Amino acid sequence: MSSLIAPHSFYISTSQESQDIDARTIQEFGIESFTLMEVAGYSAFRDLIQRLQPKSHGLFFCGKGNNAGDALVVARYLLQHGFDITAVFISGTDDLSEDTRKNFQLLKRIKEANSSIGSLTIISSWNEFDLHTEADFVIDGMLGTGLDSEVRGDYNKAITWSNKEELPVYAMDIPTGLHGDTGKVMGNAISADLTYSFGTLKQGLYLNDGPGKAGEVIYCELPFPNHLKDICSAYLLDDQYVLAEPDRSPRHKYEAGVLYVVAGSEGLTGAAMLAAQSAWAEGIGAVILVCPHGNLPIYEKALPQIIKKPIGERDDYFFKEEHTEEVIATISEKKGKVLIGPGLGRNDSTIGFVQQLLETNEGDMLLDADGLWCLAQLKEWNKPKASTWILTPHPGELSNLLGRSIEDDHDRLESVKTLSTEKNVNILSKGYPVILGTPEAKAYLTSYDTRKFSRAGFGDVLAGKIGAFWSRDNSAAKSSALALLKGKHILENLLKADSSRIVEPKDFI
Ligand SMILES: NC(=O)C1=CN([C@@H]2O[C@H](COP(=O)(O)OP(=O)(O)OC[C@H]3O[C@@H](n4cnc5c(N)ncnc54)[C@H](O)[C@@H]3O)[C@@H](O)[C@H]2O)[C@H](O)CC1
Ligand SMILES: [K+]
Repeated sequence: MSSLIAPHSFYISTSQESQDIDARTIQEFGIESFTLMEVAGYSAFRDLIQRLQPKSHGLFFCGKGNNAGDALVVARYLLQHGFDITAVFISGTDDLSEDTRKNFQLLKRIKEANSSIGSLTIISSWNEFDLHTEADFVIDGMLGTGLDSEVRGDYNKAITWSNKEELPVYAMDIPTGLHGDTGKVMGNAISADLTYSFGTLKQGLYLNDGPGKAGEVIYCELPFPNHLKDICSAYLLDDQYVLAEPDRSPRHKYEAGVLYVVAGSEGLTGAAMLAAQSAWAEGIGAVILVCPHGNLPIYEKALPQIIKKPIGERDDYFFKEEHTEEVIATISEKKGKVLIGPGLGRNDSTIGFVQQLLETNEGDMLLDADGLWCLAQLKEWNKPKASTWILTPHPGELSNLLGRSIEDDHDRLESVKTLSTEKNVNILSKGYPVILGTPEAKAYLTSYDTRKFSRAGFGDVLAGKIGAFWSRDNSAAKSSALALLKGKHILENLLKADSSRIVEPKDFI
């Protein structure tokens, strides 16, 4: 199994990781911190100038750390483009960090030397700020990765004021009050319309409250040497690199990929059908539905294109332990991948069947839905050495696999990394974001709104698509990523045509 190779612009870091990269760039490569701040502020300015009304009035909310310095660089460029600048120093101007102090001096000197540019107003504490000040936008340079506790005092007041106003808010690096690692609001957090993330994407922008607070996220490159970023182990999932590798071109029907779908007990046949149809729609050579014999008539009628392999007797409506050998013989007939789980049910004998299959089958397996439930009933489990597994749990199923509850999305990210490494499996953890963990302890996070997919049936469709891409010899990680991005594209197109549309699993087949 090989992980996906993300370009450095998709690297996600914790606050500690970004501070380490920053420090090593300065110490080992002699790029000064003042230069890093200049590049950060300048790249935010380059984007902002395209969005803002020319010569409008900006409120720059500044703390005392380097986050404020970034905002002051932006202020300097906008000032020279005729914008009116009001810089509000929430906790005064006395103990600014060194680079921020330099940028504060520079801003004032530039204004002094040029009378024809925009106006510059300095407010030295929150108390001196007139709450009725009219402005066109807010630049949030209060707190960045240096946030170390719940927001205090006047920061809290400034955040509350900004959140009540209707002004667009542009955040430097991370919205003030959002925890850089967990994405949790630390008491109070500013609601940004857009966040410029400097050097690396900050993990908190994608977890818990992050997506709701950050708005659109724009990555701004800093002159960090690439290899220093390799301490990161999380990445944003994106078409740009996932789609870059071409698919293997198929020659023979069975070379175009074979997927066995072991699924569907009586009353749950819809799940098996969605998974099988979804896989078939991806144009693979064959989808072979392995089903209890009693359910065959249902599938014969509904799934003419799909090959059916009935198991057991005519009056078997669910899988039983005595079916294990027959199923293993069936799924070994042709080289292919196996999807097990959709609509299997939780009959005791079905659990025994799944557990035996998981312990003895040496082939590659994708475990979904009830397949995961059966796995989680085992006290101890490990995949056979030679096989590759993909597990696709929703939060409840992940919690069953871990044997404990999951606190939040940060806990989910850490748990997925640990479990996929310890068990040497790939885990696609459903939720917002979806987190894809690989055995190499890497995690890939989705950046789009996955909440529309949380209705019944979407999991079956997703599993079918992962299985289809996997059956065509893509890696487990790439297959999972391709299936996710396929869903994203279909959703975008449906919403483009009708933004209020309620989407259904069948729309994605
Ligand atoms: N990638 C990089 O490394 C670069 C980062 N830049 C920017 O710098 C900030 C990080 O700056 P830092 O000085 O470390 O921290 P902050 O500006 O976030 O603020 C620290 C400051 O705030 C006080 N503080 C902490 N928590 C609280 C709280 N809960 N309430 C009130 N005050 C608090 C703390 O005591 C410190 O005094 C990064 O995000 C980027 O924006 C560079 O400009 C470019 C390179
Ligand atoms: K900020």
